[in-house]
Amino acid sequence: MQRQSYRFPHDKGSSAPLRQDSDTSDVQASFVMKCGGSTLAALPEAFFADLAQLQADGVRPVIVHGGGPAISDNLEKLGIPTEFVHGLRRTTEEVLDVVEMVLAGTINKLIVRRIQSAGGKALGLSGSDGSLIQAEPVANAAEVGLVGDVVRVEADIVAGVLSMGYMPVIAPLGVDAQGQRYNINADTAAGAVASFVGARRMIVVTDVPGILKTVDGVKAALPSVTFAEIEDMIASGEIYGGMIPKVRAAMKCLHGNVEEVVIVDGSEERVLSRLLSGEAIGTTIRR
Ligand SMILES: Nc1ncnc2c1ncn2[C@@H]1O[C@H](COP(=O)(O)OP(=O)(O)O)[C@@H](O)[C@H]1O
Ligand SMILES: CC(=O)N[C@@H](CCC(=O)OP(=O)(O)O)C(=O)O
Repeated sequence: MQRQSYRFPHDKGSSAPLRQDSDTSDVQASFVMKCGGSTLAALPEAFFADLAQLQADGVRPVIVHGGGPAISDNLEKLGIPTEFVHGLRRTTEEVLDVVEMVLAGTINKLIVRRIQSAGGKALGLSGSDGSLIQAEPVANAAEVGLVGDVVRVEADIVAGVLSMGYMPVIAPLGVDAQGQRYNINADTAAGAVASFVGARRMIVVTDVPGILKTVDGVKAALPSVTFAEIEDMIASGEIYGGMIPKVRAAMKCLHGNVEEVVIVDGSEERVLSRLLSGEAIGTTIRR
């Protein structure tokens, strides 16, 4: 069971306001989209054209991205050993140097440029900027090192960027009050951003067309899954590896304003606009 380390601004009894009174208070993220490292290189121009068109039509997406494979490639090139413990990269200060360089640098700027090339307006941020993602060590820090859980996301910053007409593109790094930086799993970070900005929907863009299950010998994406089915599929090994942090982040963020999480394949044609126009694509998880 994951720790519930952040409180949900929209839950009853929460003392944390979504954002302070400000002239951005009416600016609401339309959805939070997590783009996985598994799929980033393969995302076609058409994906970014679709995203830019949505923005031009007044939709306000917020992007949180991964980059696990690129981090591993760079660590390997530098001869720095790397390993995952329960899906989290064991992270030292030396590893963090590379994580920060790749996520906040190479990958973040690549996504910003691709959105801009498609005619959109994007602004890259890491979780350290403006203390956007405030973190604390994960419960198993003794095993995994400088990996963070999200305590709070500065929703005002996201609203401010949206109010300027830019799409925030967020790298999943965190920082604490002492200035210590943390490596945060991108699915975890995206779920926390969705909770704190009060988006109705989180879209998880990955390299598979949803949560796959073999039924009567046929492997296909489930149109929807309940929390109980997810737990059963994790226990049986039908959900494993990189799908585990996605479903865990989904179940954790489905509180307050977040009503649904959809897992989709980014290479599917016009996947975002089709989803937004109500088409059933991928796997949907609801409360
Ligand atoms: N039941 C499942 N359905 C679909 N994919 C699954 C399932 N269980 C595990 N996976 C794995 O999860 C992977 C997606 O996670 P990951 O590679 O971490 O992607 P990303 O980089 O997008 O976060 C899939 O490519 C697949 O190998
Ligand atoms: C703590 C931890 O494991 N952090 C991840 C952050 C990147 C990530 O999550 O990227 P994907 O979405 O592409 O997997 C890592 O170091 O790989």
